[in-house]
Amino acid sequence: MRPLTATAATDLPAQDSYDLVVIGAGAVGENVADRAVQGGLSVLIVESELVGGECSYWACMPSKALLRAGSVRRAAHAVPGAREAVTGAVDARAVLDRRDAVAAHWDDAGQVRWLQKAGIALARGRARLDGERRVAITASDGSTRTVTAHHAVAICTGSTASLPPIDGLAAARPWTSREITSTEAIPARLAIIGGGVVGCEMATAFTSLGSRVTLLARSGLLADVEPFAGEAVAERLRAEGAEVLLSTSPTRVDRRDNGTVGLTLPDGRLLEVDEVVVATGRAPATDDLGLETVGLEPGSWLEVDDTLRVLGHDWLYAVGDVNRRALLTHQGKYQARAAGDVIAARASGASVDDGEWGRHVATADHVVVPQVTFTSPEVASVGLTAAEAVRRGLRTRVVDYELGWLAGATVHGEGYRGTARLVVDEDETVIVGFTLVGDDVGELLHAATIAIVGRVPLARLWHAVPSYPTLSEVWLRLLEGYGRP
Ligand SMILES: Cc1cc2nc3c(=O)[nH]c(=O)nc-3n(C[C@H](O)[C@H](O)[C@H](O)COP(=O)(O)OP(=O)(O)OC[C@H]3O[C@@H](n4cnc5c(N)ncnc54)[C@H](O)[C@@H]3O)c2cc1C
Ligand SMILES: NC(=O)c1ccc[n+]([C@@H]2O[C@H](COP(=O)([O-])OP(=O)(O)OC[C@H]3O[C@@H](n4cnc5c(N)ncnc54)[C@H](O)[C@@H]3O)[C@@H](O)[C@H]2O)c1
Repeated sequence: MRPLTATAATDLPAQDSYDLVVIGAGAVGENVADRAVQGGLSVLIVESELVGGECSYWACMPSKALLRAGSVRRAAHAVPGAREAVTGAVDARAVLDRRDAVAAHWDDAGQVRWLQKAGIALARGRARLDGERRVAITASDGSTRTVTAHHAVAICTGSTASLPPIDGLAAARPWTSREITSTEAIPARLAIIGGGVVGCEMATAFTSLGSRVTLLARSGLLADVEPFAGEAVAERLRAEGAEVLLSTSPTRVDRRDNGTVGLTLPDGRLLEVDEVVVATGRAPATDDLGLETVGLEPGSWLEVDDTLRVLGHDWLYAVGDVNRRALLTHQGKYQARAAGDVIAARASGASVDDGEWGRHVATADHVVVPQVTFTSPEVASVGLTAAEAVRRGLRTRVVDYELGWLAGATVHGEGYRGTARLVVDEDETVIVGFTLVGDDVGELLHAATIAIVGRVPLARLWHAVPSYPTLSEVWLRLLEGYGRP
Protein backbone atom coordinates (compact mmCIF):
# COMPACT_ATOMS: atom_id res chain seq x y z
CA MET A 1 0.00 0.00 0.00
CA ARG A 2 1.03 3.64 -0.50
CA PRO A 3 3.23 5.23 2.19
CA LEU A 4 1.11 7.36 4.48
CA THR A 5 2.20 10.79 5.63
CA ALA A 6 0.68 11.50 9.00
CA THR A 7 1.63 15.11 9.56
CA ALA A 8 3.41 15.71 12.80
CA ALA A 9 1.15 16.46 15.71
CA THR A 10 1.52 15.65 19.35
CA ASP A 11 1.47 11.86 19.56
CA LEU A 12 -0.09 11.80 22.99
CA PRO A 13 -2.57 14.33 24.38
CA ALA A 14 -1.40 17.30 26.39
CA GLN A 15 -4.11 17.01 29.06
CA ASP A 16 -5.45 14.23 31.28
CA SER A 17 -9.06 15.08 30.64
CA TYR A 18 -11.36 16.64 28.03
CA ASP A 19 -15.12 17.18 27.88
CA LEU A 20 -15.37 14.83 24.90
CA VAL A 21 -13.00 12.23 23.47
CA VAL A 22 -13.66 11.22 19.86
CA ILE A 23 -12.06 7.98 18.66
CA GLY A 24 -11.41 8.05 14.91
CA ALA A 25 -10.82 11.16 12.80
CA GLY A 26 -12.64 10.13 9.65
CA ALA A 27 -15.19 12.46 8.08
CA VAL A 28 -17.60 11.55 10.84
CA GLY A 29 -15.32 11.93 13.86
CA GLU A 30 -14.11 15.31 12.55
CA ASN A 31 -17.68 16.58 12.38
CA VAL A 32 -18.71 15.29 15.82
CA ALA A 33 -15.66 17.08 17.25
CA ASP A 34 -16.32 20.29 15.33
CA ARG A 35 -19.93 20.58 16.46
CA ALA A 36 -19.02 19.83 20.08
CA VAL A 37 -16.31 22.53 20.06
CA GLN A 38 -18.83 24.96 18.60
CA GLY A 39 -21.10 23.98 21.49
CA GLY A 40 -18.41 25.06 23.95
CA LEU A 41 -16.75 21.73 24.83
CA SER A 42 -13.05 20.85 24.96
CA VAL A 43 -12.48 17.98 22.53
CA LEU A 44 -9.70 15.48 21.91
CA ILE A 45 -9.77 13.42 18.71
CA VAL A 46 -7.59 10.29 18.43
CA GLU A 47 -6.49 8.93 15.06
CA SER A 48 -4.33 5.87 14.38
CA GLU A 49 -3.79 6.43 10.62
CA LEU A 50 -4.70 9.53 8.60
CA VAL A 51 -6.96 12.39 9.65
CA GLY A 52 -9.77 12.29 7.09
CA GLY A 53 -10.23 8.52 7.25
CA GLU A 54 -11.38 6.08 4.61
CA CYS A 55 -13.43 8.51 2.48
CA SER A 56 -10.56 10.87 1.71
CA TYR A 57 -7.82 8.32 1.01
CA TRP A 58 -9.27 4.88 0.13
CA ALA A 59 -12.97 5.24 -0.61
CA CYS A 60 -15.23 8.02 -1.94
CA MET A 61 -12.65 10.47 -3.24
CA PRO A 62 -10.08 8.23 -4.99
CA SER A 63 -12.79 5.90 -6.33
CA LYS A 64 -14.69 8.79 -7.89
CA ALA A 65 -11.45 10.15 -9.36
CA LEU A 66 -10.85 6.74 -10.97
CA LEU A 67 -14.36 6.77 -12.46
CA ARG A 68 -14.55 10.32 -13.76
CA ALA A 69 -12.42 10.10 -16.92
CA GLY A 70 -14.36 7.10 -18.22
CA SER A 71 -17.61 8.89 -17.53
CA VAL A 72 -16.50 12.05 -19.39
CA ARG A 73 -15.25 9.97 -22.34
CA ARG A 74 -18.58 8.10 -22.56
CA ALA A 75 -20.47 11.42 -22.45
CA ALA A 76 -18.34 12.81 -25.28
CA HIS A 77 -18.89 9.69 -27.36
CA ALA A 78 -22.66 10.15 -27.17
CA VAL A 79 -22.48 13.57 -28.86
CA PRO A 80 -21.48 13.92 -32.52
CA GLY A 81 -18.86 16.64 -32.75
CA ALA A 82 -17.49 15.88 -29.31
CA ARG A 83 -17.11 12.23 -30.30
CA GLU A 84 -14.75 13.17 -33.13
CA ALA A 85 -12.70 15.31 -30.74
CA VAL A 86 -12.20 12.49 -28.20
CA THR A 87 -10.80 9.58 -30.13
CA GLY A 88 -8.32 7.78 -27.89
CA ALA A 89 -8.68 5.46 -24.93
CA VAL A 90 -8.65 6.80 -21.37
CA ASP A 91 -5.09 7.74 -20.38
CA ALA A 92 -4.68 5.50 -17.34
CA ARG A 93 -1.46 7.16 -16.15
CA ALA A 94 -3.07 10.59 -16.15
CA VAL A 95 -6.09 9.21 -14.30
CA LEU A 96 -3.87 7.63 -11.63
CA ASP A 97 -1.94 10.89 -11.24
CA ARG A 98 -5.15 12.87 -10.79
CA ARG A 99 -6.40 10.23 -8.31
CA ASP A 100 -3.15 10.73 -6.35
CA ALA A 101 -3.83 14.46 -6.15
CA VAL A 102 -7.47 13.92 -5.16
CA ALA A 103 -6.25 11.60 -2.37
CA ALA A 104 -3.84 14.38 -1.29
CA HIS A 105 -0.96 11.94 -1.92
CA TRP A 106 -2.04 10.16 1.30
CA ASP A 107 -0.78 13.12 3.31
CA ASP A 108 -3.17 14.52 5.91
CA ALA A 109 -1.48 17.92 6.46
CA GLY A 110 -4.52 19.81 5.12
CA GLN A 111 -6.95 17.95 7.38
CA VAL A 112 -4.70 18.48 10.41
CA ARG A 113 -4.63 22.22 9.71
CA TRP A 114 -8.43 22.15 9.60
CA LEU A 115 -8.57 20.45 13.02
CA GLN A 116 -6.21 23.06 14.45
CA LYS A 117 -8.30 25.91 13.07
CA ALA A 118 -11.44 24.31 14.47
CA GLY A 119 -9.89 24.17 17.95
CA ILE A 120 -9.85 20.37 18.17
CA ALA A 121 -6.90 18.70 19.98
CA LEU A 122 -5.38 15.77 18.04
CA ALA A 123 -3.59 12.73 19.44
CA ARG A 124 -1.87 10.29 17.10
CA GLY A 125 -2.28 6.72 18.26
CA ARG A 126 -4.58 3.78 18.83
CA ALA A 127 -7.36 4.36 21.31
CA ARG A 128 -9.03 1.72 23.47
CA LEU A 129 -11.78 2.13 26.01
CA ASP A 130 -10.56 1.48 29.54
CA GLY A 131 -13.82 1.46 31.47
CA GLU A 132 -16.46 4.16 31.72
CA ARG A 133 -15.37 7.55 30.22
CA ARG A 134 -11.72 6.44 30.12
CA VAL A 135 -9.67 6.08 26.92
CA ALA A 136 -6.16 4.60 26.78
CA ILE A 137 -4.06 5.88 23.87
CA THR A 138 -0.98 4.07 22.55
CA ALA A 139 1.34 6.10 20.32
CA SER A 140 3.41 4.55 17.50
CA ASP A 141 6.50 4.43 19.77
CA GLY A 142 4.56 2.32 22.29
CA SER A 143 4.12 5.06 24.89
CA THR A 144 0.65 5.33 26.40
CA ARG A 145 -1.58 7.80 28.18
CA THR A 146 -5.05 7.41 29.58
CA VAL A 147 -7.46 10.33 29.39
CA THR A 148 -10.82 10.87 31.05
CA ALA A 149 -13.85 12.32 29.28
CA HIS A 150 -15.91 14.59 31.55
CA HIS A 151 -19.06 14.10 29.49
CA ALA A 152 -18.81 11.65 26.61
CA VAL A 153 -16.78 9.37 24.37
CA ALA A 154 -17.76 9.11 20.70
CA ILE A 155 -16.69 6.01 18.77
CA CYS A 156 -16.25 6.92 15.11
CA THR A 157 -13.90 4.14 14.04
CA GLY A 158 -15.72 3.24 10.84
CA SER A 159 -15.58 -0.12 9.11
CA THR A 160 -13.12 -2.38 7.29
CA ALA A 161 -13.51 -4.69 4.32
CA SER A 162 -14.77 -8.13 5.33
CA LEU A 163 -13.43 -11.31 3.75
CA PRO A 164 -15.93 -14.08 2.98
CA PRO A 165 -15.04 -17.64 4.00
CA ILE A 166 -13.90 -18.83 0.57
CA ASP A 167 -11.25 -21.60 0.55
CA GLY A 168 -7.77 -20.17 0.03
CA LEU A 169 -8.96 -16.55 -0.24
CA ALA A 170 -7.14 -15.04 2.76
CA ALA A 171 -3.87 -16.79 1.84
CA ALA A 172 -4.17 -15.50 -1.75
CA ARG A 173 -3.57 -11.93 -0.48
CA PRO A 174 -6.62 -10.45 -2.21
CA TRP A 175 -6.99 -6.73 -2.72
CA THR A 176 -9.73 -4.91 -0.83
CA SER A 177 -11.20 -1.48 -1.55
CA ARG A 178 -8.01 0.00 -0.09
CA GLU A 179 -5.62 -1.58 -2.58
CA ILE A 180 -7.83 -1.08 -5.63
CA THR A 181 -8.49 2.60 -4.91
CA SER A 182 -4.79 3.33 -4.26
CA THR A 183 -3.25 1.07 -6.92
CA GLU A 184 -0.22 2.34 -8.80
CA ALA A 185 -0.83 0.16 -11.86
CA ILE A 186 -3.79 -1.14 -13.83
CA PRO A 187 -3.94 -4.96 -13.63
CA ALA A 188 -4.34 -6.48 -17.09
CA ARG A 189 -6.83 -9.05 -15.78
CA LEU A 190 -8.92 -8.24 -12.71
CA ALA A 191 -11.52 -10.35 -10.89
CA ILE A 192 -13.89 -8.63 -8.47
CA ILE A 193 -15.87 -10.70 -5.98
CA GLY A 194 -19.07 -8.93 -4.88
CA GLY A 195 -21.79 -7.23 -6.91
CA GLY A 196 -22.55 -4.42 -4.45
CA VAL A 197 -21.65 -0.76 -4.74
CA VAL A 198 -17.87 -1.15 -4.47
CA GLY A 199 -17.78 -4.10 -6.89
CA CYS A 200 -19.91 -2.33 -9.52
CA GLU A 201 -18.08 1.00 -9.28
CA MET A 202 -14.64 -0.60 -9.48
CA ALA A 203 -15.70 -2.87 -12.37
CA THR A 204 -16.86 0.28 -14.21
CA ALA A 205 -13.67 2.21 -13.44
CA PHE A 206 -11.18 -0.51 -14.29
CA THR A 207 -12.99 -1.55 -17.48
CA SER A 208 -12.60 2.05 -18.66
CA LEU A 209 -8.95 2.03 -17.55
CA GLY A 210 -8.15 -0.99 -19.71
CA SER A 211 -8.38 -3.99 -17.37
CA ARG A 212 -10.16 -7.13 -18.54
CA VAL A 213 -12.63 -7.28 -15.65
CA THR A 214 -14.64 -10.27 -14.43
CA LEU A 215 -17.28 -9.31 -11.86
CA LEU A 216 -18.63 -12.18 -9.77
CA ALA A 217 -21.91 -11.50 -7.98
CA ARG A 218 -23.48 -13.93 -5.58
CA SER A 219 -26.96 -12.88 -6.81
CA GLY A 220 -27.76 -9.90 -9.06
CA LEU A 221 -25.96 -6.53 -9.04
CA LEU A 222 -26.85 -3.75 -6.56
CA ALA A 223 -29.34 -5.84 -4.60
CA ASP A 224 -30.38 -2.97 -2.31
CA VAL A 225 -31.96 -0.82 -5.01
CA GLU A 226 -34.71 -1.33 -7.62
CA PRO A 227 -33.92 -4.43 -9.73
CA PHE A 228 -33.82 -2.49 -13.03
CA ALA A 229 -30.75 -0.61 -11.77
CA GLY A 230 -28.54 -3.67 -11.44
CA GLU A 231 -29.79 -4.99 -14.77
CA ALA A 232 -28.85 -1.75 -16.54
CA VAL A 233 -25.39 -1.69 -14.95
CA ALA A 234 -24.74 -5.35 -15.90
CA GLU A 235 -25.85 -4.66 -19.48
CA ARG A 236 -23.54 -1.62 -19.82
CA LEU A 237 -20.56 -3.40 -18.22
CA ARG A 238 -20.94 -6.25 -20.69
CA ALA A 239 -21.29 -3.81 -23.59
CA GLU A 240 -18.02 -2.20 -22.54
CA GLY A 241 -16.21 -5.54 -22.45
CA ALA A 242 -16.45 -6.75 -18.85
CA GLU A 243 -17.55 -10.25 -18.00
CA VAL A 244 -20.40 -10.23 -15.47
CA LEU A 245 -21.13 -13.55 -13.79
CA LEU A 246 -24.37 -13.47 -11.81
CA SER A 247 -25.34 -16.00 -9.10
CA THR A 248 -21.67 -16.96 -8.94
CA SER A 249 -19.14 -16.98 -6.13
CA PRO A 250 -15.76 -18.73 -6.42
CA THR A 251 -15.40 -21.94 -4.47
CA ARG A 252 -11.63 -21.55 -4.15
CA VAL A 253 -8.96 -18.89 -4.72
CA ASP A 254 -5.20 -19.51 -5.04
CA ARG A 255 -2.22 -17.18 -5.51
CA ARG A 256 0.33 -18.94 -7.72
CA ASP A 257 4.13 -18.75 -7.44
CA ASN A 258 4.21 -16.52 -10.54
CA GLY A 259 1.97 -13.99 -8.75
CA THR A 260 -1.20 -14.65 -10.74
CA VAL A 261 -4.43 -15.67 -9.03
CA GLY A 262 -6.68 -18.61 -9.94
CA LEU A 263 -10.38 -18.60 -9.05
CA THR A 264 -12.26 -21.87 -9.21
CA LEU A 265 -15.88 -21.24 -10.22
CA PRO A 266 -18.85 -23.42 -9.20
CA ASP A 267 -19.08 -24.96 -12.70
CA GLY A 268 -15.43 -26.07 -12.47
CA ARG A 269 -14.08 -23.30 -14.73
CA LEU A 270 -10.72 -21.88 -13.67
CA LEU A 271 -10.48 -18.10 -14.02
CA GLU A 272 -6.91 -16.77 -14.12
CA VAL A 273 -6.28 -13.10 -13.29
CA ASP A 274 -3.49 -10.79 -12.18
CA GLU A 275 -5.35 -9.49 -9.11
CA VAL A 276 -8.55 -10.31 -7.26
CA VAL A 277 -10.54 -7.70 -5.33
CA VAL A 278 -12.87 -8.64 -2.50
CA ALA A 279 -15.87 -6.28 -2.29
CA THR A 280 -18.30 -8.30 -0.22
CA GLY A 281 -19.32 -5.81 2.44
CA ARG A 282 -17.92 -4.29 5.63
CA ALA A 283 -17.16 -5.27 9.23
CA PRO A 284 -17.21 -2.81 12.15
CA ALA A 285 -13.80 -1.51 13.29
CA THR A 286 -14.48 -2.44 16.90
CA ASP A 287 -12.49 -5.62 17.51
CA ASP A 288 -9.58 -4.00 19.38
CA LEU A 289 -11.37 -1.13 21.04
CA GLY A 290 -11.74 -2.27 24.65
CA LEU A 291 -15.50 -2.71 24.26
CA GLU A 292 -15.35 -5.56 26.77
CA THR A 293 -14.29 -3.05 29.48
CA VAL A 294 -17.75 -1.44 29.26
CA GLY A 295 -19.79 -4.62 28.82
CA LEU A 296 -20.00 -4.57 25.02
CA GLU A 297 -19.00 -7.30 22.57
CA PRO A 298 -15.69 -6.72 20.74
CA GLY A 299 -16.11 -6.84 16.96
CA SER A 300 -19.82 -5.98 17.06
CA TRP A 301 -21.71 -3.16 15.34
CA LEU A 302 -22.77 -0.60 17.94
CA GLU A 303 -26.51 -0.16 18.21
CA VAL A 304 -27.58 3.41 18.97
CA ASP A 305 -30.73 5.42 19.62
CA ASP A 306 -31.70 8.31 17.36
CA THR A 307 -29.38 10.68 19.26
CA LEU A 308 -26.51 8.29 18.39
CA ARG A 309 -26.08 7.14 21.99
CA VAL A 310 -25.08 3.48 22.44
CA LEU A 311 -28.01 1.60 23.95
CA GLY A 312 -27.60 1.23 27.71
CA HIS A 313 -24.66 3.70 28.01
CA ASP A 314 -25.55 7.33 28.71
CA TRP A 315 -21.97 8.61 28.10
CA LEU A 316 -21.06 6.59 24.98
CA TYR A 317 -21.91 7.52 21.38
CA ALA A 318 -21.27 5.62 18.14
CA VAL A 319 -21.47 7.62 14.93
CA GLY A 320 -20.95 6.80 11.24
CA ASP A 321 -20.26 3.39 9.69
CA VAL A 322 -19.64 1.82 13.10
CA ASN A 323 -23.36 1.96 14.03
CA ARG A 324 -24.42 0.35 10.72
CA ARG A 325 -27.38 2.71 10.22
CA ALA A 326 -26.17 3.85 6.76
CA LEU A 327 -22.63 3.23 5.52
CA LEU A 328 -22.29 6.50 3.63
CA THR A 329 -20.18 9.59 4.23
CA HIS A 330 -22.99 12.11 3.88
CA GLN A 331 -25.27 10.15 6.21
CA GLY A 332 -22.46 9.71 8.76
CA LYS A 333 -21.75 13.45 8.70
CA TYR A 334 -25.46 14.15 9.18
CA GLN A 335 -25.38 11.89 12.25
CA ALA A 336 -22.22 13.67 13.39
CA ARG A 337 -23.87 17.09 13.37
CA ALA A 338 -26.72 15.75 15.53
CA ALA A 339 -24.33 13.88 17.84
CA GLY A 340 -21.92 16.79 18.39
CA ASP A 341 -24.83 19.11 19.12
CA VAL A 342 -26.60 16.74 21.49
CA ILE A 343 -23.40 15.94 23.41
CA ALA A 344 -22.86 19.67 23.92
CA ALA A 345 -26.52 20.20 24.88
CA ARG A 346 -26.49 17.39 27.43
CA ALA A 347 -23.17 18.60 28.85
CA SER A 348 -24.53 22.09 29.45
CA GLY A 349 -27.92 20.95 30.70
CA ALA A 350 -29.67 22.58 27.73
CA SER A 351 -32.90 21.05 26.47
CA VAL A 352 -32.58 18.19 24.02
CA ASP A 353 -34.63 18.35 20.84
CA ASP A 354 -35.09 14.64 20.18
CA GLY A 355 -38.55 14.58 18.66
CA GLU A 356 -39.04 13.34 15.09
CA TRP A 357 -36.93 15.60 12.80
CA GLY A 358 -35.52 17.41 15.87
CA ARG A 359 -32.13 19.09 15.91
CA HIS A 360 -30.58 16.30 17.96
CA VAL A 361 -31.71 13.19 16.08
CA ALA A 362 -30.75 11.43 12.85
CA THR A 363 -34.31 10.56 11.83
CA ALA A 364 -33.54 10.50 8.11
CA ASP A 365 -31.46 7.34 8.57
CA HIS A 366 -34.65 5.30 8.82
CA VAL A 367 -36.47 6.28 5.64
CA VAL A 368 -34.69 8.90 3.54
CA VAL A 369 -31.13 7.79 2.79
CA PRO A 370 -29.97 9.11 -0.59
CA GLN A 371 -27.23 7.30 -2.49
CA VAL A 372 -25.57 7.82 -5.84
CA THR A 373 -23.63 4.91 -7.31
CA PHE A 374 -21.23 6.25 -9.91
CA THR A 375 -21.49 3.36 -12.33
CA SER A 376 -22.41 3.63 -15.98
CA PRO A 377 -25.29 4.34 -16.02
CA GLU A 378 -25.41 6.12 -12.66
CA VAL A 379 -27.88 4.88 -10.07
CA ALA A 380 -29.47 7.47 -7.79
CA SER A 381 -31.98 6.40 -5.18
CA VAL A 382 -33.61 7.69 -2.03
CA GLY A 383 -36.26 6.31 0.28
CA LEU A 384 -37.95 2.96 -0.15
CA THR A 385 -37.89 0.61 -3.11
CA ALA A 386 -41.31 -0.55 -4.30
CA ALA A 387 -40.73 -3.95 -2.69
CA GLU A 388 -39.53 -2.49 0.61
CA ALA A 389 -42.54 -0.14 0.81
CA VAL A 390 -44.88 -3.11 0.45
CA ARG A 391 -42.87 -5.08 3.01
CA ARG A 392 -43.38 -2.19 5.45
CA GLY A 393 -47.13 -2.44 4.97
CA LEU A 394 -47.65 0.75 2.93
CA ARG A 395 -50.41 0.98 0.33
CA THR A 396 -48.39 2.15 -2.65
CA ARG A 397 -48.55 2.96 -6.31
CA VAL A 398 -45.50 2.84 -8.58
CA VAL A 399 -44.97 5.08 -11.61
CA ASP A 400 -42.13 4.38 -14.05
CA TYR A 401 -40.85 6.57 -16.88
CA GLU A 402 -38.31 5.98 -19.63
CA LEU A 403 -35.79 8.85 -19.42
CA GLY A 404 -34.88 8.56 -23.11
CA TRP A 405 -38.27 10.08 -24.02
CA LEU A 406 -37.38 13.44 -22.46
CA ALA A 407 -36.36 16.39 -24.62
CA GLY A 408 -33.49 16.86 -22.18
CA ALA A 409 -32.28 13.31 -22.93
CA THR A 410 -32.37 13.97 -26.68
CA VAL A 411 -30.11 16.97 -26.17
CA HIS A 412 -27.90 15.16 -23.64
CA GLY A 413 -26.66 12.59 -26.14
CA GLU A 414 -27.54 10.00 -28.73
CA GLY A 415 -29.21 6.80 -27.58
CA TYR A 416 -29.81 8.06 -24.03
CA ARG A 417 -31.54 5.36 -22.03
CA GLY A 418 -32.62 5.29 -18.42
CA THR A 419 -35.47 4.67 -16.04
CA ALA A 420 -37.13 6.65 -13.29
CA ARG A 421 -39.39 5.20 -10.62
CA LEU A 422 -41.65 6.99 -8.19
CA VAL A 423 -43.11 5.09 -5.24
CA VAL A 424 -46.15 6.89 -3.83
CA ASP A 425 -47.79 6.30 -0.46
CA GLU A 426 -51.44 6.20 -1.54
CA ASP A 427 -52.85 6.99 1.90
CA GLU A 428 -50.88 10.24 2.26
CA THR A 429 -50.34 10.99 -1.48
CA VAL A 430 -46.65 11.67 -0.86
CA ILE A 431 -43.50 10.19 -2.35
CA VAL A 432 -41.74 7.53 -0.25
CA GLY A 433 -39.24 6.28 -2.83
CA PHE A 434 -37.48 7.59 -5.92
CA THR A 435 -34.93 5.93 -8.19
CA LEU A 436 -33.17 7.16 -11.31
CA VAL A 437 -30.90 5.11 -13.54
CA GLY A 438 -29.18 6.91 -16.40
CA ASP A 439 -26.10 8.89 -17.35
CA ASP A 440 -25.52 11.98 -15.19
CA VAL A 441 -28.63 11.51 -13.03
CA GLY A 442 -26.79 11.81 -9.71
CA GLU A 443 -27.22 15.57 -9.48
CA LEU A 444 -31.00 15.18 -9.89
CA LEU A 445 -31.46 13.22 -6.71
CA HIS A 446 -31.61 15.97 -4.13
CA ALA A 447 -35.00 17.25 -5.31
CA ALA A 448 -36.46 13.85 -4.45
CA THR A 449 -34.77 13.82 -1.04
CA ILE A 450 -36.35 17.20 -0.25
CA ALA A 451 -39.78 16.05 -1.48
CA ILE A 452 -39.65 12.95 0.74
CA VAL A 453 -38.30 14.66 3.88
CA GLY A 454 -40.77 17.51 3.45
CA ARG A 455 -43.62 15.09 2.69
CA VAL A 456 -44.61 17.46 -0.11
CA PRO A 457 -48.07 16.41 -1.35
CA LEU A 458 -48.16 15.36 -5.00
CA ALA A 459 -50.78 18.05 -5.70
CA ARG A 460 -48.27 20.71 -4.59
CA LEU A 461 -45.43 19.18 -6.63
CA TRP A 462 -47.38 20.05 -9.80
CA HIS A 463 -46.45 23.66 -9.02
CA ALA A 464 -42.69 22.89 -8.90
CA VAL A 465 -41.98 23.36 -12.59
CA PRO A 466 -38.79 21.80 -14.00
CA SER A 467 -36.89 23.75 -16.64
CA TYR A 468 -37.04 22.82 -20.30
CA PRO A 469 -35.17 20.95 -21.73
CA THR A 470 -33.53 19.33 -18.68
CA LEU A 471 -33.57 15.77 -17.41
CA SER A 472 -35.45 17.18 -14.39
CA GLU A 473 -38.56 17.20 -16.55
CA VAL A 474 -38.82 13.59 -15.50
CA TRP A 475 -40.66 15.00 -12.46
CA LEU A 476 -43.42 16.35 -14.68
CA ARG A 477 -43.72 13.10 -16.61
CA LEU A 478 -43.90 11.04 -13.44
CA LEU A 479 -46.61 13.31 -12.03
CA GLU A 480 -48.55 13.03 -15.30
CA GLY A 481 -48.14 9.26 -15.13
CA TYR A 482 -49.63 9.28 -11.65
CA GLY A 483 -52.50 11.60 -12.63
CA ARG A 484 -53.45 14.90 -11.02
CA PRO A 485 -54.61 14.17 -7.44
C1 LIG B 1 -14.44 2.01 -2.10
C2 LIG B 1 -15.45 2.80 -1.32
C3 LIG B 1 -16.07 3.88 -1.92
C4 LIG B 1 -17.00 4.63 -1.21
N1 LIG B 1 -17.62 5.66 -1.85
C5 LIG B 1 -18.54 6.39 -1.19
C6 LIG B 1 -19.19 7.48 -1.84
O1 LIG B 1 -18.95 7.77 -3.00
N2 LIG B 1 -20.07 8.20 -1.13
C7 LIG B 1 -20.38 7.91 0.17
O2 LIG B 1 -21.20 8.60 0.77
N3 LIG B 1 -19.78 6.87 0.81
C8 LIG B 1 -18.87 6.11 0.16
N4 LIG B 1 -18.24 5.08 0.80
C9 LIG B 1 -18.52 4.86 2.24
C10 LIG B 1 -17.68 5.83 3.09
O3 LIG B 1 -16.32 5.67 2.78
C11 LIG B 1 -17.91 5.56 4.58
O4 LIG B 1 -19.29 5.59 4.85
C12 LIG B 1 -17.20 6.62 5.42
O5 LIG B 1 -15.82 6.64 5.17
C13 LIG B 1 -17.45 6.35 6.92
O6 LIG B 1 -16.82 7.35 7.66
P1 LIG B 1 -16.43 7.10 9.19
O7 LIG B 1 -15.84 8.38 9.65
O8 LIG B 1 -17.57 6.50 9.90
O9 LIG B 1 -15.30 5.98 9.14
P2 LIG B 1 -13.82 6.02 8.52
O10 LIG B 1 -13.74 6.91 7.36
O11 LIG B 1 -13.46 4.57 8.32
O12 LIG B 1 -12.94 6.65 9.66
C14 LIG B 1 -12.62 5.95 10.84
C15 LIG B 1 -11.29 6.43 11.35
O13 LIG B 1 -11.07 5.87 12.63
C16 LIG B 1 -9.70 5.52 12.74
N5 LIG B 1 -9.61 4.50 13.79
C17 LIG B 1 -10.16 3.26 13.78
N6 LIG B 1 -9.91 2.63 14.94
C18 LIG B 1 -9.20 3.49 15.70
C19 LIG B 1 -8.66 3.43 17.02
N7 LIG B 1 -8.82 2.35 17.79
N8 LIG B 1 -7.96 4.51 17.48
C20 LIG B 1 -7.79 5.61 16.71
N9 LIG B 1 -8.29 5.71 15.47
C21 LIG B 1 -8.99 4.69 14.98
C22 LIG B 1 -9.34 5.02 11.35
O14 LIG B 1 -7.95 5.05 11.13
C23 LIG B 1 -10.11 6.01 10.47
O15 LIG B 1 -9.34 7.13 10.14
C24 LIG B 1 -17.32 4.30 0.13
C25 LIG B 1 -16.70 3.20 0.74
C26 LIG B 1 -15.77 2.46 0.03
C27 LIG B 1 -15.11 1.30 0.71
N1 LIG C 1 -21.19 5.64 -4.24
C1 LIG C 1 -21.40 5.25 -2.98
O1 LIG C 1 -22.25 5.80 -2.30
C2 LIG C 1 -20.60 4.13 -2.40
C3 LIG C 1 -19.57 3.57 -3.12
C4 LIG C 1 -18.89 2.49 -2.58
C5 LIG C 1 -19.24 2.02 -1.32
N2 LIG C 1 -20.23 2.60 -0.65
C6 LIG C 1 -20.65 2.06 0.66
O2 LIG C 1 -19.69 1.17 1.17
C7 LIG C 1 -20.33 0.05 1.71
C8 LIG C 1 -19.58 -1.21 1.34
O3 LIG C 1 -19.76 -1.53 -0.04
P1 LIG C 1 -19.63 -3.02 -0.53
O4 LIG C 1 -19.88 -3.03 -2.00
O5 LIG C 1 -18.40 -3.63 0.00
O6 LIG C 1 -20.81 -3.75 0.24
P2 LIG C 1 -22.31 -4.09 -0.22
O7 LIG C 1 -22.98 -4.62 0.98
O8 LIG C 1 -22.91 -2.98 -0.98
O9 LIG C 1 -22.14 -5.27 -1.28
C9 LIG C 1 -21.52 -6.48 -0.98
C10 LIG C 1 -21.95 -7.51 -2.00
O10 LIG C 1 -21.14 -8.65 -1.87
C11 LIG C 1 -21.96 -9.79 -1.98
N3 LIG C 1 -21.30 -10.92 -1.35
C12 LIG C 1 -21.16 -11.16 -0.02
N4 LIG C 1 -20.48 -12.32 0.16
C13 LIG C 1 -20.18 -12.80 -1.08
C14 LIG C 1 -19.50 -13.95 -1.57
N5 LIG C 1 -19.00 -14.87 -0.74
N6 LIG C 1 -19.37 -14.12 -2.91
C15 LIG C 1 -19.89 -13.21 -3.76
N7 LIG C 1 -20.56 -12.12 -3.37
C16 LIG C 1 -20.70 -11.92 -2.04
C17 LIG C 1 -23.27 -9.38 -1.32
O11 LIG C 1 -24.31 -10.22 -1.76
C18 LIG C 1 -23.40 -7.95 -1.82
O12 LIG C 1 -24.05 -7.88 -3.07
C19 LIG C 1 -21.75 0.03 1.21
O13 LIG C 1 -22.62 0.02 2.30
C20 LIG C 1 -21.90 1.25 0.40
O14 LIG C 1 -23.03 2.00 0.74
C21 LIG C 1 -20.93 3.64 -1.16
